[in-house]
Amino acid sequence: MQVRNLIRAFDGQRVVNDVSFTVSPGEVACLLGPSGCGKSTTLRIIAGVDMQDSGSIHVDGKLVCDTVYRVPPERRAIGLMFQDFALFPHLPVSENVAFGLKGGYRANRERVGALLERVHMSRHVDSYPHELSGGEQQRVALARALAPQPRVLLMDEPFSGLDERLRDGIRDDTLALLKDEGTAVLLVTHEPHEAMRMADQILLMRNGSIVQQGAPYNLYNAPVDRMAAAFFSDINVLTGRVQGALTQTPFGQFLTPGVPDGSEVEIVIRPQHLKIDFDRGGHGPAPTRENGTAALARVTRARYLGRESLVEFTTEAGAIALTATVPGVFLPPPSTPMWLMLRRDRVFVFPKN
Ligand SMILES: Nc1ncnc2c1ncn2[C@@H]1O[C@H](COP(=O)(O)OP(=O)(O)OP(=O)(O)O)[C@@H](O)[C@H]1O
Repeated sequence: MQVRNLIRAFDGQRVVNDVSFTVSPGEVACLLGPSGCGKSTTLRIIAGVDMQDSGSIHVDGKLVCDTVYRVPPERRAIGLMFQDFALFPHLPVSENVAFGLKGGYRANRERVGALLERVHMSRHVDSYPHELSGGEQQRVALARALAPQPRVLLMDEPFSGLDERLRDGIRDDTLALLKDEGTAVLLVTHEPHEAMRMADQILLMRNGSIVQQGAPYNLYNAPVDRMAAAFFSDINVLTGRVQGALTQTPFGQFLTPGVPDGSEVEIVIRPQHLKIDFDRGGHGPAPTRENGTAALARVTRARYLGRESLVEFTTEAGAIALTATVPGVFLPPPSTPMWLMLRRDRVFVFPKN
């Protein structure tokens, strides 16, 4: 599916602002962004229940809609699975899954049976929706959406109604089935964890625009700006002023090429990429190429989170507040002096807006 230059405004306000992307068969793309950024509107336009002001959508190279031509929603070969995936309460599972198929369950026993087996729901073929748990209903809804073999499947927060502990298992099962079916999937979510787990490609959306797109690895390890970095984890931010393409900090100098002298930059690092060393009578570790210069800091608070500990510090120079995560149990008392270093290969430097 190719989406090109979609624009949609409400009351003169662009809610979808020049959005373009491609999803290939068998690929899962996640449209990720905070509430209100325009994700659902984009999905609704692709589904055909809303209309763009400009831009076009192609499926398998064929035009589905632009501003003059429009295939009706039911003839788009696009499947839908929305948040409240409502199954038809008066129909058994078999008829729910067969709903989009010509001839109903009677004419499609094989396809329906195969799909139900695939989602581990065969034994519920005659059950009614109210007899199923939320997770089971979700599995049936997935089978129903895939039954007519759509070329594209649109999923809007499909797992948000489920118990947190069930979600990862259902996400993995869903992903396996989607891959087998070879459908192009566009999944809308506001949860970075979900996008990282499901996506081949993440489309990071903010204020109606896609600000970054790529594989989860790229978005996590090469964010385009501070907000993109902050979307995937807590971050530490140091600010500094550029002088001769360098920015001076308590952790040594950082290269900031291309940023004009005198302008401010933000140096961003995730908590797990801070290195901690003990104080040895007022001395810390020697500077290295990998970790730069160590800065003395004091513990302000330490908390145990289960898999890791979260330790907050304030640097002696500049009184910068920083947070580090350390695997396992590490709970130094407040005021403990420690030396902090920033893993240089994990630091992002952005001009300050
Ligand atoms: N029919 C409409 N008329 C006016 N404004 C609308 C309409 N539909 C959506 N909007 C506005 O467009 C913006 C984007 O909404 P949209 O539902 O696409 O965002 P979203 O990213 O999916 O958020 P959420 O996750 O909360 O659904 C919101 O500010 C919303 O109020």
